[in-house]
Amino acid sequence: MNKIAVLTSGGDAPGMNAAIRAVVRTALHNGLKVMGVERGYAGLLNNELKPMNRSSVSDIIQRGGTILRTARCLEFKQEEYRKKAADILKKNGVDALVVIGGDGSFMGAKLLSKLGVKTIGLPGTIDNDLPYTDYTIGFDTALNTALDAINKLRDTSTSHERVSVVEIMGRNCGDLALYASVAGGAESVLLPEKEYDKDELCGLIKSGKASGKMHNLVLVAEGIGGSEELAKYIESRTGIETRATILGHIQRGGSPTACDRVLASKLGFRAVELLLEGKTSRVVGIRDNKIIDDDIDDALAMKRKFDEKLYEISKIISY
Ligand SMILES: Nc1ncnc2c1ncn2[C@@H]1O[C@H](COP(=O)(O)OP(=O)(O)O)[C@@H](O)[C@H]1O
Ligand SMILES: O=P(O)(O)OC[C@H]1O[C@](O)(COP(=O)(O)O)[C@@H](O)[C@@H]1O
Ligand SMILES: [Mg+2]
Repeated sequence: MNKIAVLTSGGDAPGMNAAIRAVVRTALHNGLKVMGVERGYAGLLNNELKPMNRSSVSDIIQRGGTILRTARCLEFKQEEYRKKAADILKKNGVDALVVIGGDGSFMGAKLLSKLGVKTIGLPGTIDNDLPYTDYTIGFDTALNTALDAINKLRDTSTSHERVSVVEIMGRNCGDLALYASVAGGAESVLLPEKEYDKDELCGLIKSGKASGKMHNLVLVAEGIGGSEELAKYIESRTGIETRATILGHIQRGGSPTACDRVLASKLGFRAVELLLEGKTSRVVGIRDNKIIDDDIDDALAMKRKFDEKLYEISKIISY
């Protein structure tokens, strides 16, 4: 192992920069050369590689987004393009590729590893939708951003005695919405993992109002969607003014929290350690507060376990 490359791919996540920094500095510390690939797999296919040194990653640990930039690259789903990418890495003398991204990026990394490219994956996504790790880099920051918005919406919801429907990102995973509902004291949360009944929800809102509730926060995971329609439905059924807010991409930005920075630093360090130990086609993560690594095939084949207990807690303590 002489030279490695690192890229960020898919939706950006706060803490990706901290992860890049950890990978670059750990590699340099161990005498490896490092190349940064710009714009994820799209940039790789375009030969957008540049050498990185210690100062390339200075002053970035506190920054959201990714200094390497990121992209969604549909061509990468086709083998001919992945072969081209493998070729480009070879021509640049790169011995291994560190991919920082979500489930889609990991699928790309897995298929690239089948072509003989040594790969290590670092979970970077706000969605927390990778089953092999308890948390992904970016989740905690996005959660705190959503929480900040929820606190503000609660103020106006209380002042106007309205219902506030808040849509939270997460693609098909309800974790961001579920955690935000517990942390934000929301009255209800609708998740793709759970069936729900709109009329039961309206009944709860009405009984909440009757018992003196001044506000009502209904969180809706992106995987359920339809917040505007739901707000209209609630208003028509309960007679209580209702507004919908889709938090959107605001949840992807901002300075990473301490949790995300520390996680990213530990995972970036471990990724390089694994390569130095001669291990590849692996993904790193955190389980039961310990840094772990799994075979990339096994990790992607795992089924997500929904946190039933947290859901139960959210339901019981919200009214
Ligand atoms: N099935 C796949 N095969 C190969 N590459 C994939 C696959 N799915 C996703 N990718 C690559 O990973 C990129 C990021 O995936 P995406 O799902 O958009 O984000 P994330 O990695 O954050 O989940 C895609 O744009 C594509 O380049
Ligand atoms: O940025 P885009 O392309 O609008 O995509 C939005 C999607 O990206 C995310 O913010 C992050 O998802 P990924 O990490 O899978 O890229 C999802 O929560 C959301 O569904
Ligand atoms: Mg994803």
